[in-house]
Amino acid sequence: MAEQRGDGRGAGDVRDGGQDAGESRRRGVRPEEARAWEELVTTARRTVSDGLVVGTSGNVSVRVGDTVLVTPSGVPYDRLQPDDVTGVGLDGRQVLGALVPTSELPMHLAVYRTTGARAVVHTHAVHATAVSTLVSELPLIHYMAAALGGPVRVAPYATYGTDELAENMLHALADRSGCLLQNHGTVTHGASLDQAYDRTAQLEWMCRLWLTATSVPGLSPSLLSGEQLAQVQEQLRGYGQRR
Ligand SMILES: C[C@H](O)[C@@H](O)[C@@H](O)C(=O)COP(=O)(O)O
Repeated sequence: MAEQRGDGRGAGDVRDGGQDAGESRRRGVRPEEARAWEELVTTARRTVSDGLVVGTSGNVSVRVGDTVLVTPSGVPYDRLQPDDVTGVGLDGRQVLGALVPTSELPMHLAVYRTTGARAVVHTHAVHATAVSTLVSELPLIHYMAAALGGPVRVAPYATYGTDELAENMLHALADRSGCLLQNHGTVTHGASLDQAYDRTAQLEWMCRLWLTATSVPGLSPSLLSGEQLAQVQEQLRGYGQRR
């Protein structure tokens, strides 16, 4: 029996047997979802081309209304086409597409259910993942931690794709827009795919900086205070171009 979206429209080829596959996949995809899917695929490909993930590691999502578009599980990003739109509701039920959604759906949905985020990026960035095995919080090596809401915490390890991992991540994320996952990788969120992606890149850069600074034998880096960070947090509100 074909499942219907809340608006009564069919939502993809899972519901439309016997049709041309591309045509039926497109059915039920709204124009804003099609545009968001394009941006999502571009962002996912950037994570690979910028060296933040290898192969099919990592995943990306973007929220359009009450639908969350997500990368499908185990599909190389360079193979993703417009017809591959994969979407779930906030309850995790698939409403668009036929491909199996990312195995990290619990993490993505946990962020959308508890924050106003519009996009989530998960990577296995190498410096960030290395740091996740060494500390429970990234020391304040640089003031750009302010851009993530404060010192970046490390969520205790749990098996990938589990509710336990999602719960650990939520605790680590409290008041932050990014965290590390112990022996696993990074999660960041933002008001847009670009913002979530930029936060991942900043986080990976800060982890690389800390590893570099702590690798000099006999010396240890100076660290910033909470007060210094708070000052930057305030100043960053006016950073960039006025709109
Ligand atoms: C086994 C996966 O790599 C897992 O580690 C997950 O965290 C991941 O990054 C990619 O999983 P999906 O392809 O299911 O998104």
